[in-house]
Amino acid sequence: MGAIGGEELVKWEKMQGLSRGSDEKILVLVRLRPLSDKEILRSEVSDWECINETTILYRNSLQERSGLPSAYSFDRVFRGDCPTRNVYDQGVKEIALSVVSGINSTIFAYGQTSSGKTYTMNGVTEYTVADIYDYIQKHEERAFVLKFAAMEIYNEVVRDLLSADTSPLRLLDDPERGTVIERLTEETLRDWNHLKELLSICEAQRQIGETSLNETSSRSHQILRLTIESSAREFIGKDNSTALAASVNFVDLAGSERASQALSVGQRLKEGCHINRSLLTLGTVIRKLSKGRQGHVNYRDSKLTRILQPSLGGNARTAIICTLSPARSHVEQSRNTLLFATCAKEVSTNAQVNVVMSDKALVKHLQKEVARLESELRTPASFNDHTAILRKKDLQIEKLEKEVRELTKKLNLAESRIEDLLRLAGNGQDSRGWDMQEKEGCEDECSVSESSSEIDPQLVAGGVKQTKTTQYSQSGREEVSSDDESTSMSSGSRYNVPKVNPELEDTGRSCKEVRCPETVKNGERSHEILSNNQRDGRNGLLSVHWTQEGEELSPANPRTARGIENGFTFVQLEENIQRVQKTIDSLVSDTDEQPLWDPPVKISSSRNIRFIRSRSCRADLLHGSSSPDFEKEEIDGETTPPDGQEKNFPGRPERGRKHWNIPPFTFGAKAAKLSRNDSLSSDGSALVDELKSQSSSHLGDEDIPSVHTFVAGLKEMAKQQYDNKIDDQIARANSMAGKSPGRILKDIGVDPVMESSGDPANWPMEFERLRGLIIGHWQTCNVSLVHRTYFFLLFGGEPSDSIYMEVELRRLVFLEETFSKGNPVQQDGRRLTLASSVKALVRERQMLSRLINKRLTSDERNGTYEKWGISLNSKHRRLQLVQRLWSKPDDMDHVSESAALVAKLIRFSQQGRAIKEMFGLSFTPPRIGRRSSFGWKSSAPSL
Ligand SMILES: Nc1ncnc2c1ncn2[C@@H]1O[C@H](COP(=O)(O)OP(=O)(O)OP(=O)(O)O)[C@@H](O)[C@H]1O
Repeated sequence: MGAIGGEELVKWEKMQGLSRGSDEKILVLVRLRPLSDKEILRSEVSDWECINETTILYRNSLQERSGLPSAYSFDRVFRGDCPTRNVYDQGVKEIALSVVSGINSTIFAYGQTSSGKTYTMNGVTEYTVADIYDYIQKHEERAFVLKFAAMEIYNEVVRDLLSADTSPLRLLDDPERGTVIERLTEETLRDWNHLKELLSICEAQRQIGETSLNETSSRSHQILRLTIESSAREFIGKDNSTALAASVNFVDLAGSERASQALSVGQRLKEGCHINRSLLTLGTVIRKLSKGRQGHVNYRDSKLTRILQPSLGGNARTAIICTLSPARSHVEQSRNTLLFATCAKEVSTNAQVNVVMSDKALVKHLQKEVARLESELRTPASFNDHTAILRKKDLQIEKLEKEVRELTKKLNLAESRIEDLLRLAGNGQDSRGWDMQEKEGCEDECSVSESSSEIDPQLVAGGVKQTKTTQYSQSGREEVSSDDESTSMSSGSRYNVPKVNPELEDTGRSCKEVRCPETVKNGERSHEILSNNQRDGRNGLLSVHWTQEGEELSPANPRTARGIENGFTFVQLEENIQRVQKTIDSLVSDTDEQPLWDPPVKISSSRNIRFIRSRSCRADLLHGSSSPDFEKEEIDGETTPPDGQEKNFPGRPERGRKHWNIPPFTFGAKAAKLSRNDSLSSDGSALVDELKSQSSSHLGDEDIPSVHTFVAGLKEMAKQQYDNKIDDQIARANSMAGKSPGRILKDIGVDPVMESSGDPANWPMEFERLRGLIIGHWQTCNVSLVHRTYFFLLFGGEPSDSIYMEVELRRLVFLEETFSKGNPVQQDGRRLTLASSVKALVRERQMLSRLINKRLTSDERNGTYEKWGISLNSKHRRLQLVQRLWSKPDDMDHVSESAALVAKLIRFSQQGRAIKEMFGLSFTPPRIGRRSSFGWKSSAPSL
């Protein structure tokens, strides 16, 4: 049978309709014995008298005057002539017989030597056992098993009274059963006679020594333990059978008198010390317990209290019979006994029904319990709530992501069309000087008004100092012309168009009217642009607007102008996307503080979307990648491309602003296809399309940021760096030349690129140095391996790489410094720490490991493992491999191979300069003195 306890027991009790025991005070009885023959012979007088059933009185008049109490009250007191039967029946019977109900009980006999403890306990034990057998006989519906064990504690050694082996028994601590006595014999009783036999063995075994007070004095503490298990016969052998099991202890303590009083010497003195140690501890425990259960109770200080711990304030009903000698000569001991009894009656115990289950029942019960706990674990209330919240947020995220996708699609489409239209209209011209204002009103078709350009003499003389604007009506008729008067537009249907740079302008040409009928096919629009001069590459000043399905679209320079599509301006579209993205981010960050690189599906898609937009690109480029300046300012105004010619360009940020809100490098816009074969945007479109398809497949696949995302972010940061340099140099040059701050950079002729790249002859060495530093910082800052790969493969040492190297290094130094101080880096409202970057890197490696199977054939995989020194027989080869990637920053061969492998896994085809050109990553070589020679190439329309 297995025992159950604690909460299980309580539950079982409830199931069975049993109640847990409540606190109950120890029953304390006092029994006087009659004067013994010896005492009578000594003419001893009896000073004690039981004046009623509960009070015992000391009658000696001399003692009364001493101030000591004369009356003591207990649960029951028994006169000297009271037979043990009465003591049993009227005192301890109820408690002793609790055992048949599954409740532990203990009957103590406490008192000085020769006070009648053994005399009393023998009777009580006999009557109890008799009653138990009587009970068994009367309850045939239950099957009982009686087991008997007996031990004595002599000189603090526990001995088995039913065994001839006198070696000490060890006390063991069992978590469920408490203190157990190792190897203690437990006899199953056959019948009453069997018990009598065993009792006689105990009596014979018990250490008896002769003292001056008691010729048959018990020198040890004796504990007889009768254990009764009972179960209903009808359930025996069945799976659900349970049993009650309890023990009753009959404890005959050794004499409580002091050793000196027993006139002990030698062996007896030693016994006395041990006896007193056990009794002293018992007294201490009782005293402590009588004051409540606060604080430590020193049960473990003696064997006696350890074994009887459950009976002293624990799971047992307890009765103490204090035996007194009535003789005046023993009054001191009698008072001590009464003092002990007084304390004992304040002690409470908490007995409960002890249930044991058959092994089968226990297994069944435990299985049920396990199932219940498992189901709680699966669906605890709080977990349910959390899951519901997550599910709700997932739905929200999905919805918002869809919204972002739609908005982005619209924006990209509009941008690409505008750009294509502008290119077509102004083929061969730099359109960066265009500033078209938002057009109001609707048109059913795209029209480019015939217009004429007017050249400002100043432009011819010294570049663009001022822009001259000409306003055009839809009919193409020039209505107003004024210097830099964008505000002079009188009607919503007009655009202000600044005059273009004469170096790029084919002066004096006029634009013929261009009509752009638009058709909608299968949800995708295509348009033809009919222009007389489109093949001439001539650029005129033009006014373009079109509508789709009755809604106005407006061409615009994607960086500066506003367009309208489906009721949204481009700015509104941008804002909408950012708003939705913010919401997604907040949803994601609410539930998951994962860094930007983490790949879970739900989050990945939102991250992918973020890559599309410029600011996010910059932020996502690396973990916490931006410069400190970037984090400090939010710019939301008009933007100006840094072509070096537009000091007074409308929308130019004021000096001191560190960066602009640059519209994104949008792949869709860049790669937009026109129906014309000779469209500028068709140049290199195969490569772009390939990359685009690679990107999109990545996004849906493993959350790999596309190379264009990477580039967009990089360019933004580079541009910021570039702008800062320009501002600094303007300030320096102005100060050196004593010119007014109002003068423009072009007047000064400073080329910022030269400063960043230094002496071109030294550049190869400088490049190696910078690259080494960058690779080292990547390692320290746990930078994404994909980022490292893109960067490493894209920037191979051309002079035009200098600005990117510088930007990257600056960013990494900042990141490393911040991390080293234990500070987080804020980006996109997220907190990036060194720890989160480590986690992100781990996840990225896991993502790459998954790609190994997808992207490499079996042969390739095996070849790669061998190349990277991974045994083909070893386990977790993929993880081993990704763990090694980019792990040796000082080994350039390793770095190159890492980059090549990562590139293969993410399907990034390195196409060298072609890619850089396509993405506008190249600066033109710096030529000092030529104002138009520096800056971003025209292949970088986003900048
Ligand atoms: N209530 C009683 N009526 C008659 N005789 C008694 C009574 N109590 C004790 N006696 C007798 O007193 C003597 C001592 O009793 P007992 O041996 O039970 O004392 P004890 O307290 O167990 O002593 P010890 O601690 O030394 O073992 C015995 O001879 C016993 O028969």
